[in-house]
Amino acid sequence: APVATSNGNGLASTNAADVDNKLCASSLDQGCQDYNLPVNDWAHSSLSVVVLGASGDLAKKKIFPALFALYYEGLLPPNVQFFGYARTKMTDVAFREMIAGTLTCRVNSRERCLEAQETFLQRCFYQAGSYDQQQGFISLNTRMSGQEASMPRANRIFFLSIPPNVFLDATGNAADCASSRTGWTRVIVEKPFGRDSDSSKELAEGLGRHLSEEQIYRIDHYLGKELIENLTVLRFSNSVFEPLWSRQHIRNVQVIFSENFGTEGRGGYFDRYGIIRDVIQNHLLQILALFAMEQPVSLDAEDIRSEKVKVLRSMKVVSAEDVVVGQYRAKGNLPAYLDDSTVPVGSLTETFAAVAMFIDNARWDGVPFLLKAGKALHKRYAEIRVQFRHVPGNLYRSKQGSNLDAHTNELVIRIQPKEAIYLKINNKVPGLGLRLDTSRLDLQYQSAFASNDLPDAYERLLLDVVNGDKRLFIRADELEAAWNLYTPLLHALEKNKVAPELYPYGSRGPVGAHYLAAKYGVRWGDLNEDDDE
Ligand SMILES: NC(=O)C1=CN([C@@H]2O[C@H](COP(=O)(O)OP(=O)(O)OC[C@H]3O[C@@H](n4cnc5c(N)ncnc54)[C@H](OP(=O)(O)O)[C@@H]3O)[C@@H](O)[C@H]2O)C=CC1
Ligand SMILES: O=C1O[C@H](COP(=O)(O)O)[C@@H](O)[C@H](O)[C@H]1O
Repeated sequence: APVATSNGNGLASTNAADVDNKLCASSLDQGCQDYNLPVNDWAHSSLSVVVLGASGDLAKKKIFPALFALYYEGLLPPNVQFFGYARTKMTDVAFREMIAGTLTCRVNSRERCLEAQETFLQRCFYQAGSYDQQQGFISLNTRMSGQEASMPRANRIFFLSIPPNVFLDATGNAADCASSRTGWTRVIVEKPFGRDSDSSKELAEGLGRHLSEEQIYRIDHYLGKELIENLTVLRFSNSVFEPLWSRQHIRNVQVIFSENFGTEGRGGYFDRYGIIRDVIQNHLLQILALFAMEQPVSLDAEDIRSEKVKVLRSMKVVSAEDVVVGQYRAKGNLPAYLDDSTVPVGSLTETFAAVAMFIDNARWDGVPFLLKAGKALHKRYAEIRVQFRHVPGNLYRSKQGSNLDAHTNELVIRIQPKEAIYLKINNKVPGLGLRLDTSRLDLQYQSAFASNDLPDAYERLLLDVVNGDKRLFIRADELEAAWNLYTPLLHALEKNKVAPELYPYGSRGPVGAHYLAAKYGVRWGDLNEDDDE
């Protein structure tokens, strides 16, 4: 059983380290070369995790709970400490109280949870300061150095959980004043990585002035979800799937994201981006790349990411004719997007979009990949649906009725909630007559793995950063390829002031999405009510 003290050498000495905290280091990596220690030698290294924007929503909702879960499972090095940094003034005690309310333990391993929470909180510290001035970062550096003093090497992770307008200032100051001089420094960057190709390039250049590509971890938390990590396992470790994974057998692929709540509270951020930038250009496109890429040479991060870049670069730039945008309107007492006080009056920002994409390569030529994402819809779920071709010369056509689509094989990978993989097949209804019906070969995670409490995506991704594993992070050229696919469309939508089709809060989205699918002879698979469970 995981024990609270498994990390437990106690805190490093708080005696002030002999660090010149007035001078800012000019190079992030300089310390590493001075020490002849293996990179992750935790017997001789400490780890400090700094969350910039620690007073914010993401820090409270995801980052600190994930750090605690890793700590509780004994997956972090013995000499670990956590620092919050933001402009809000707070003492360590107030900070600990703030995050204490966010920590939870896994349903099936509550053992010594409260004790673990207590020791975790004792390792949490807070430094107030601005993002665009060095002073706060100098103080942060002093405090970190104090905690790290007993170890010859100090490794540091900075998580930029701040709005994009302060990314560069914060990175520059963290790099100059608070990067490690004795170990590695890694920086986790949250999306949005720009608004289009140009702004993304600008951001990349800005980050590049302070960090090497090796130090940058661009997070897409969908890549940390269990079923997405499993996607390549499913494809490349099962001989039954790979031969079917092409235009010869697959009629279309659908990647669907649906949320049953609106932008409540995040309208200010959301309005500048819209659902295409918020979800489709990153989360859904990443899923598509993993789904469609060729088998990588190895499981090495660079091999996987090179295959993703290759398939992204084989995709056709999204055309305005292949997109439907929508915006939710009020329904009963459920508010419209435009009722959000943080949204500008008359905003045309899309809260729903459906897109048809195509991959120009031998494997996927002509296969429509339909991506759909929306807020304020009827349910929350995310899934991949693979619809296979109709059976040629079907012997049983007369037993199945005229709706061929209803009887084609469909592989559903349900990312959330209730993670599952199932294949819809035609089967004889048991009994004397000959009647066919659709049944499922069904892998429900909850029952198959007794796992009603899977690790959160941020746990997996944070652990990967600690271990220097970049498989699940976005490489610069991947990002560039992704923006190249969507930038012309995004500019066209803005330039032409395209009015989104309104759909009622709580509905299945605008009708236009059905016409888009129908244009390619496709019916959205999530319309079947019986697929809900
Ligand atoms: N929340 C979420 O679910 C997700 C968030 N993200 C991204 O993660 C990052 C953090 O998200 P989130 O926590 O929601 O963001 P918040 O808006 O809550 O901002 C985080 C912190 O940044 C500081 N801050 C806010 N606005 C400004 C400003 N204009 N100038 C300087 N500092 C500011 C505030 O701290 P203080 O005033 O104390 O300095 C705030 O607590 C963002 O880049 C966001 O886009 C990505 C995916 C999901
Ligand atoms: O990145 C984002 O993701 C969330 C949805 O994440 P999930 O893990 O809860 O599915 C979305 O609500 C948010 O708008 C977007 O920025």
